[in-house]
Amino acid sequence: MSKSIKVYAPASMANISVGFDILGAAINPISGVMLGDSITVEDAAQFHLTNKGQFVKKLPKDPKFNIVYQCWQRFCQAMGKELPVAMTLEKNMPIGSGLGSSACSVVGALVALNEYFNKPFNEQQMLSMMGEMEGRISGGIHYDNVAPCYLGGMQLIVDEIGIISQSIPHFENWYWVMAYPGIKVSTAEARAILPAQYQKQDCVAHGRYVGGFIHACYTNQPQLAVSMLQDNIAEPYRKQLLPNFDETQTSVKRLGALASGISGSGPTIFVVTDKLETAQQVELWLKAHYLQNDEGFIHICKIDKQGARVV
Ligand SMILES: Nc1ncnc2c1ncn2[C@@H]1O[C@H](COP(=O)(O)OP(=O)(O)OP(=O)(O)O)[C@@H](O)[C@H]1O
Ligand SMILES: N[C@@H](CCO)C(=O)O
Repeated sequence: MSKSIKVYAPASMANISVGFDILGAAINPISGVMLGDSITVEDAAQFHLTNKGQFVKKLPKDPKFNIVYQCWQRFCQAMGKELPVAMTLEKNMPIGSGLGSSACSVVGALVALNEYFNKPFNEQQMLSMMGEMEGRISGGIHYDNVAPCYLGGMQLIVDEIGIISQSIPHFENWYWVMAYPGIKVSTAEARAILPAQYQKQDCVAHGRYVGGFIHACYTNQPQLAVSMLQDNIAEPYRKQLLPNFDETQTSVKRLGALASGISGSGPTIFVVTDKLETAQQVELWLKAHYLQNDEGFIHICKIDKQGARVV
């Protein structure tokens, strides 16, 4: 009997303002829209990759530069033999969006291959391969998209004693309004514009924000958590890449938002609220003022607890 495995890998927001490269969460639109890529692996006499989906035209022209092809190669290398399978990528995530588009393809491809071959690799081995593949195209290894996309929930990257990432609690009643304006920001370029070194007082403040946020999550103090959602590492340098970022932050705050910031390396922004009504008002404002073209979109999301899954 022929075998076929399809995996859905969800969008994610990296950094969440306070945790540059070390914090990220998978997201799930409350509308039921599946915001992510899907990958199918099936029997074949020789390797073949088919691409489809809304953003298929934005993929590299040369199929060998498609990260899904490179994941297959890496998986074969880890298995020690060439594996003849047919893969199909449904590219539903815009590239260079700040929503972990490349992570969706990396995680979807590796999970689908691992499932198809009856799980030869464990969670840490898989995460390690995912980080390596993400690093190839984004200008440096960072796990804050691949870990939440793979494992779900809010993930803290610890990367010590053989543990890459662990889940931390989040505020279940928070809504995350995600607005992608429809323009592209390259992660590699957005990383290159950051300073190589930071002032001592900035390092101290950063430690306070990230430590305070994690503490507030564990002790269920939403007000403290909101006050800690500050980014003094990337936002001051990257906000020039986003349309009217300062004005947008001020306006959503006036509408009752608790906090807002850049999702990943942008240009998507996230806005946090604990009321659906506020989320809907923010959505309307962003639709009118933040979206730049027809490719832009907004979703009111919750944190996705499941991560990548067979569908
Ligand atoms: N299947 C794929 N999906 C997405 N990007 C791919 C894929 N294959 C190759 N690429 C290339 O990888 C690069 C991804 O760029 P980048 O990291 O800026 O996007 P991103 O993953 O959407 O960013 P972010 O993580 O901020 O959401 C692009 O150069 C793109 O052409
Ligand atoms: N932490 C990474 C995420 C990229 O999506 C960055 O901000 O560069």
